[in-house]
Amino acid sequence: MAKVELKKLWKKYGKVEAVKGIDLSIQDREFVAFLGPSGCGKTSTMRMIAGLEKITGGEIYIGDRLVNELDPGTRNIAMAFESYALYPPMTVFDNIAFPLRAMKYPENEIKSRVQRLAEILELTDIMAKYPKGLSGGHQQRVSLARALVRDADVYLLDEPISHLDTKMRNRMRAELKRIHGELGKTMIYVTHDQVEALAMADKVVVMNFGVIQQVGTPQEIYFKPQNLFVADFVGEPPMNFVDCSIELKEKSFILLFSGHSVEIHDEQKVAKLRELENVLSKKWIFGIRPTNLQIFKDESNNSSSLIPGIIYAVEPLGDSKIVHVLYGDKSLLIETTPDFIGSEDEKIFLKIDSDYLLLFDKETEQMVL
Ligand SMILES: Nc1ncnc2c1ncn2[C@@H]1O[C@H](COP(=O)(O)OP(=O)(O)OP(=O)(O)O)[C@@H](O)[C@H]1O
Repeated sequence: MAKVELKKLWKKYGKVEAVKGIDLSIQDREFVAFLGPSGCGKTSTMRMIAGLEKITGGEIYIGDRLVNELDPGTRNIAMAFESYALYPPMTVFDNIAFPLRAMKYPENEIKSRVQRLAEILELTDIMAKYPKGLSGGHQQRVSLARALVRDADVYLLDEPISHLDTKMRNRMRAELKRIHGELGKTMIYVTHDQVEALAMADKVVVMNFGVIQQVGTPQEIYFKPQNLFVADFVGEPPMNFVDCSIELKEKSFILLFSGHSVEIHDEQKVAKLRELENVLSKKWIFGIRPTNLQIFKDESNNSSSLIPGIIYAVEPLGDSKIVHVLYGDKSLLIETTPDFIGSEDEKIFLKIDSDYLLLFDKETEQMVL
């Protein structure tokens, strides 16, 4: 059993508060990704779990053991960090074999384990080479193999594939997911790449400024972001945000912005809005993903809810197009199918699919619908 539990965990470097009292429960065998922008405290948290960084306050449990004062070597963890820290005088084989030799594994088992990982991580051709002449991508995969080769209660992987090219990174995402399934062990993975986090993890922990913003499944993080930060950070192209106010219209509500309006039809959303205080006087922001906006060339069929706009730019991305549309002094991103045809400065009309609209309290930045 290797649950990992963080209780009121703090890290200060002098006056810099890198991690501000976070609480988190990671279940045995879970694949958890820490996701957030540079400097949000992901690596500090990871290094405290590893025992490489002293804790300023709080508690870390691995399994049932309080590990605050334990050395890294006695925590039964395996680590791979962004900086490879390979042993220069050893070949790739010996680097990967190192933790097994230190634990006195029999040589035939060392050989089979190292070879198996070398095959998965595509390192078989370089097993006799030394780290010095290897590319960053190769070195990183050797470092990853060295972490995965041994048995540990918890695997800590900090940006372990960040130096690989896109194609190899995509492949390694799938391999890591499979390796996690086979090992059946707890894995904690640090990344600033949302695609990596969403694609691999059972549970994503979004951090910013040393604080956990949301913990959830990839689906929850994407479709139900709890606040503006998460909504903005997750999703590519990013979500559109629009300042608005709310008015009552007979039995439903309408969102008003820059002289336009969108009606909330969904009964559950309407019911929830009715329960909130000061709905009509508060300031709101609605969020809508670029895929949930549609472009029309004329307004004849949809007159009531269309927003007139002007195409600013069109970016063909192969399987989709990103269209930048101006309305008044604001702009919106729309993701269309690749067959969309539009030109700069062309007048168009936008339709917002209100079923996919998220509503945030502008003051608290929390999602309310
Ligand atoms: N050894 C250190 N001394 C002083 N400040 C530090 C140290 N390590 C980290 N910090 C600061 O702590 C904060 C959190 O850093 P941390 O490396 O944990 O964030 P991160 O989310 O992992 O960022 P990155 O993805 O860039 O590594 C940052 O403001 C960073 O500058």
